[in-house]
Amino acid sequence: MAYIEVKNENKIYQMGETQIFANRDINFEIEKGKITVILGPSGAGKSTVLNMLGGMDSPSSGQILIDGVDVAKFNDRQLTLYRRNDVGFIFQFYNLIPNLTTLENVELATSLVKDSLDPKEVLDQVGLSERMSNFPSQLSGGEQQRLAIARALAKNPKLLLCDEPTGALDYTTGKQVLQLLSEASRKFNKTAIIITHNSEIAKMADRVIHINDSKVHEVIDNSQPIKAVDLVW
Ligand SMILES: Nc1ncnc2c1ncn2[C@@H]1O[C@H](COP(=O)(O)OP(=O)(O)OP(=O)(O)O)[C@@H](O)[C@H]1O
Repeated sequence: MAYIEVKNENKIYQMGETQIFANRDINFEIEKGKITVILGPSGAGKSTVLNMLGGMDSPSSGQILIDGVDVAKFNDRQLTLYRRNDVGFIFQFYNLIPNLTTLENVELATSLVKDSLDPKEVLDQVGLSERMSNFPSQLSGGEQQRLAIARALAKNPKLLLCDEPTGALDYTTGKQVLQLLSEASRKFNKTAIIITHNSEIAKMADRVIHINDSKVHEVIDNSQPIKAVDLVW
């Protein structure tokens, strides 16, 4: 059994008389510790899939098996605990707490979970050991995303879910952040899922899930993923 198995997942939004199929019979598997890119154009249904995997929403039907447990069946309390303990989120616009320092941003996240990693050690790993007492506004965009990655990693989650993590960064910084993400995923053996509309980013993944028009169109495995720093777009 794969670490993640999404089976016959549908998400339908009811807008008055109209039904919007955000996800239509989605099926895929992801192995533990691998990097997966979910690729597709705007409106394809990528964020909806990520929301299901992250316990931010539940499907209309189907299964979301994470480590053998169907999170689609979770009630609100179980979803809260799942999001808190098992999922590290990395967003396009970082979502840091502005009036907490770098270290405090990570400590706040780790204080909520049981088996967290040492915040200072993780900040050191992402190259922010000299910036622990700075506030987010005193960091560059790339550093803020490094902090967001550290905050997610320090929770020691089962999954790292990344929604367009380079969307707000310039070309070089974006590639550096992707490189850090892939190194962190390999080093900490974390299952990382990155959603993007940039097909070049797909080349760094072990598996690429193409989503288009609310459906999975193809799943492709890269036997030799490219290093993120060597991507060109
Ligand atoms: N809460 C909602 N209510 C109604 N429709 C929704 C809702 N969330 C998403 N949708 C619709 O579902 C479809 C898929 O949206 P989704 O955000 O998953 O796409 P996406 O691939 O992530 O797009 P983008 O790259 O632009 O973020 C879209 O047609 C969107 O308008």
